[in-house]
Amino acid sequence: MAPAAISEIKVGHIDDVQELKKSKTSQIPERFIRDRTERPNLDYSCTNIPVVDLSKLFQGSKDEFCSEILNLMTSCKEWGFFQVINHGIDLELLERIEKVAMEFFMMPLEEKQKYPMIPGTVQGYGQAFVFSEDQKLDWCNMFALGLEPHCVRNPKLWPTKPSDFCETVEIYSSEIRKLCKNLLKYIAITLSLNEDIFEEMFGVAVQAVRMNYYPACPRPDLVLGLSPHSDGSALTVLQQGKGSSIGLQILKDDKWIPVQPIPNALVINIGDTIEVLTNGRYKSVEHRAVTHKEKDRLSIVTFYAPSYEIELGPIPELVDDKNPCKYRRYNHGEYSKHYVTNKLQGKKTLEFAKINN
Ligand SMILES: COC(=O)C(/C=C/C1=C(C)CCCC1(C)C)=C/O[C@H]1C=C(C)C(=O)O1
Ligand SMILES: O=C(O)CCC(=O)C(=O)O
Ligand SMILES: [Fe+2]
Repeated sequence: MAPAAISEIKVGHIDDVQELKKSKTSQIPERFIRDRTERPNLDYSCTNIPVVDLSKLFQGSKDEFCSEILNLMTSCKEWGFFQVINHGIDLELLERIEKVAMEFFMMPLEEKQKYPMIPGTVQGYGQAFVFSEDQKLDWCNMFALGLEPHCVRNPKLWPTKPSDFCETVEIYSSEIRKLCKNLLKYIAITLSLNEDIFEEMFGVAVQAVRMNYYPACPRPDLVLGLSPHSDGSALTVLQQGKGSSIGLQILKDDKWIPVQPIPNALVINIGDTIEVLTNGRYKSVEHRAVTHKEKDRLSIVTFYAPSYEIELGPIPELVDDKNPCKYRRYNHGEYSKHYVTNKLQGKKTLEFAKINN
C-alpha cells in the first residue's frame, strides 16, 4: 500500500509526556497503555553485551589488532550490538552534548514547540512514527535533526536556545562521523573486504541525530519508552546519559536483554543497511527502551547511512552457493522514505528488501 500523504495523516492529540509527569497524575492515558503481550519485563539487572576496545584497533600491537578484529567480528555476528571503549572522543564533549540536550528538554513546552515534528516527518520536537489515532504512543519526547549532507537539514528546526546547542551538535556530529567511518573500515576488515568498501560505496553519507528523553513513569510496567524496532541506518551510535536509568533492551534469542551502560562508552548497533550489504551475515537487531518509576533517562542517537542516491544490495563477495542472495537491490533514498513513513514495528521495515526464497 502506498504511504499516506502527510496531509491525510490524522494522529489525534499526542500528550507530551514531560507535561503529563508535571501534572503529577498517576493515571496513564489509554494511548500509552500497551496490550498485555507488548508490556515490558522490568528487569533492570543487566547483561553485559560485548565490549570492543578501539585503542587496540587504532594503535595496538599486531596481536592486539588481530584479537580485537576477531572480537569485533563475533560482536557483529552474534550480537549486532556492542559497546566501544577508548574511542578517542573527548569525554568533555560527551558531557557537553548531554548538557545541551537536557537543557533543551527542560525548556518550557512552548519554547520546544517552536520546532515541531509535523506528523509524518522525523525531524523536530515531538513523537516520530505516529501515523494513526489508534496507534499506541511511546513514553518519550524526541528531538531529531538531519545533519549531513546539508540538504537534509531543516534550518528552521535548529533551536536558538540553549545558546550553545547548535555549535555543540556540530562538533559532536563531526566526531561521531569520524567514529562511524573508522568502525565501517574495521567491519570491512572483519569480512575480509577492502577496508574502504563502505566509504567508497556510501557517497556522502547521511547522518542524523535524535535525542530521546524518557521521563520517569508512574507505571513503567504498562508502557514502553520506545517501541521495538531495528534501525534503518548502516550503523547507529548511541550515547546513554550519565546518571540515567537503565532502559535499552535488545532482543536476543527471543528474550529482551537490558543493556548495562558502561561509563564513557558508546553503544554501537548494526542497522538494516549493513544486514543487506552483508547478505545477512551481520544482522540488525530489534531493540526497545523501557522506562523507570523514579528515574528519567536520556539517550543521544546518531544514525549513519549511505547517500540517498546510492543503489545497494548484498556485496557480491558475500553471496555464493552456501549463502544465496537474500535481499534485492534498491535505492537507499527509497528505503529511507519507506522507513520513515511506517510505524516502528520490530524488523518489519526490512521486508521491503527481503527476497522470499
Ligand atoms: C528510529 O530511527 C530514526 O528515527 C531514524 C531517522 C533518521 C532520519 C532523521 C532523524 C532525519 C534525516 C533523515 C533520517 C531518515 C536519516 C533512523 O534513521 C535511519 C533510517 C534510515 C532509513 C536511515 O537511513 O537512517
Ligand atoms: O534510548 C535508547 O536506548 C534507544 C534509542 C533508539 O533505539 C533509537 O533512537 O533508535
Ligand atoms: Fe534504535
